[in-house]
Amino acid sequence: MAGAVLAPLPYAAAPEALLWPSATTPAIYSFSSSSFRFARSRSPFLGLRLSYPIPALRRRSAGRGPRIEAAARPTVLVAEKLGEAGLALLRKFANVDCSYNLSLEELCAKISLCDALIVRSGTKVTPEVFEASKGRLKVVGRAGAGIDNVDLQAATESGCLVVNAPTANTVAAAEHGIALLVAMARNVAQADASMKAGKWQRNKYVGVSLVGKTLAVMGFGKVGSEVARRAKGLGMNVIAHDPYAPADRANAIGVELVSFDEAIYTADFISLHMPLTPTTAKLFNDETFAKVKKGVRIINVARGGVIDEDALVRALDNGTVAQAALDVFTVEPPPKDSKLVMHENVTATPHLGASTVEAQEGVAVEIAEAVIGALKGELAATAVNAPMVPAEVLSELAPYVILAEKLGRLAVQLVAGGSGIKGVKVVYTSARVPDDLDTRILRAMITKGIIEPISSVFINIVNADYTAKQRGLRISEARIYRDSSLEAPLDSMQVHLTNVESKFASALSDSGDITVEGRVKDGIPHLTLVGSFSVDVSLEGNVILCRNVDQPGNIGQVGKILGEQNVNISFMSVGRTAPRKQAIMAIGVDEEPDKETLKKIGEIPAIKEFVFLKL
Ligand SMILES: NC(=O)C1=CN([C@@H]2O[C@H](COP(=O)(O)OP(=O)(O)OC[C@H]3O[C@@H](n4cnc5c(N)ncnc54)[C@H](O)[C@@H]3O)[C@@H](O)[C@H]2O)C=CC1
Ligand SMILES: O=C(O)C(=O)COP(=O)(O)O
Repeated sequence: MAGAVLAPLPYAAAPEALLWPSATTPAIYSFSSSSFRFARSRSPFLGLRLSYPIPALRRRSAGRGPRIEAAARPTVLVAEKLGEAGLALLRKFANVDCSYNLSLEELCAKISLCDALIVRSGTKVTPEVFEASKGRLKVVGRAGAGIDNVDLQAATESGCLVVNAPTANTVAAAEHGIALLVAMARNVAQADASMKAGKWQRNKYVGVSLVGKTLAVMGFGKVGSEVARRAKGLGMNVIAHDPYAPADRANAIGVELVSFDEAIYTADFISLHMPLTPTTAKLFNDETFAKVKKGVRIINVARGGVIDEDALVRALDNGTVAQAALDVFTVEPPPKDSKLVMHENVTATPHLGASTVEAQEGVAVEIAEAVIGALKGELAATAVNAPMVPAEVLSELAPYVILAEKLGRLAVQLVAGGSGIKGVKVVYTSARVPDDLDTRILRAMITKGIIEPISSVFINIVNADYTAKQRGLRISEARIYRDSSLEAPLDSMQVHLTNVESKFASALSDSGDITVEGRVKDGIPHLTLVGSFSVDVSLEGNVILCRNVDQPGNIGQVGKILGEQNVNISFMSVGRTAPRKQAIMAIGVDEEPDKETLKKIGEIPAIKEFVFLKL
């Protein structure tokens, strides 16, 4: 008999594992027999509310283990000033710690006690912060648009979702851009300072007119297009440069999209509205300033880092740039003796673009809702480092998401020790066209099911693809069209582990892959194929798979052994090749049989091999 008892996986895919855990420290379980290690530091937050759509699963889970949701009132650290309306929303749901002006050390010291962190532009969320969180931090909320102060790579690697509030401050930023444009052109700030110094300098502060002048909007996104619209109202000729902006959006407001060089050659005013990225960093430098129209005026309400500030000082000194109006700086706050800020042709504001009463309330509510939703397990519409999946798609996919994880878990438990998994092929059978079936979440869950039981990494929708790649796991997907009901998104889902050996030889299909297939029936995930054997067992609790000679009495013998140990059988299904030949028995059990019981099953003469699988 070639039986195998696999290490139990204590939290495997039980519905409550999708809720909040009470523990905050990772629990590592080691199993001597298989050296499987399964670490689970927290709920496998997916950005998905998975625990509720299937009432049957929820009912069953209630008595099976500690319910972890009750203990879970998450902690949200608000590290920068946030509007009251947002704080009120957060307090209804979480413990809210408002601690401002934290140093990196102080932030790192606090973060391991926090489930979410909310910042504005003043806090750098660096890899050290994610490391210090020890896996507890599940969501970083950026109460604003720019996310250059959050290390997205580090967030993704640690499975932490990053959400922002991209729309509530758009108009405020655009209005500030226009305020700076007009104030700069008419020397408002300088003239005001001069008057406050007791002077009356009418000749010194002669300005320039805006009407008929060309404004180049660099970055034609939300803020840039609002600036363009307003500048048109001032009678300016507006052009824009944005390699990714659709021409029809520009045409709609009478703006011509041009190349970078054309924009900077022809503009009298240049207004910056692109994000700070590796590509845009120091985009405006000595070389760029050498190409601009002499006497150009520059407004920056985007990010200081887009301009090489030393080069700008040189360009201001030699008159290439007549004036600059800056709301943002490479280092904020800039040094007190900053040549740029002190330059007489520079109008400066301390990053006030988003600072209106209205925008701050709007941003606070937008980010509070996004963070609460993410903590509840919903996919955030403003996720920055995870796929965005509409709520209706999520709710429809919910049982398939559970199925996907369980198939992954089953498949990996069928692998013989020592044979590393390299290739995973997932085959979806569906009546839907690819555009109507988003499989990213399913792929993430299969990855989770495969990787988590054999490693200490925590996988969710944020880091699934990244982690698979890191581990050299190639996951390919294929679709088979089946002309059936369009109502269900999927008929079946097959997971194939290619080029591996199995400790349960019957799990190998004709192609030599470990193959498991599942379907959703009445909202419940079922295992419907193992290797080449059709079975039908509901994927709840645990499963024993036996290959035996198809003869009378096998079911009774197994049932008797389990019954004697008070192990309840929830389902039983037999798949066979032909009467009285080989058959596979799939037995669903609520409890976990002890080793002795499993040994007795293996000793039944008709049973050729068996495996116990924990879901
Ligand atoms: N000063 C302040 O308080 C505020 C500053 N901001 C800054 O403004 C930026 C833009 O904000 P939104 O318009 O809301 O973002 P957005 O994402 O709607 O627009 C950014 C646009 O820049 C374009 N872009 C990217 N790379 C480019 C390049 N190399 N050259 C030209 N265009 C490029 C994109 O295609 C996109 O259309 C934010 O990233 C943020 O840094 C936003 C709000 C307030
Ligand atoms: O939303 C943005 O990108 C901003 O720059 C606003 O920054 P703040 O939230 O005011 O620190």
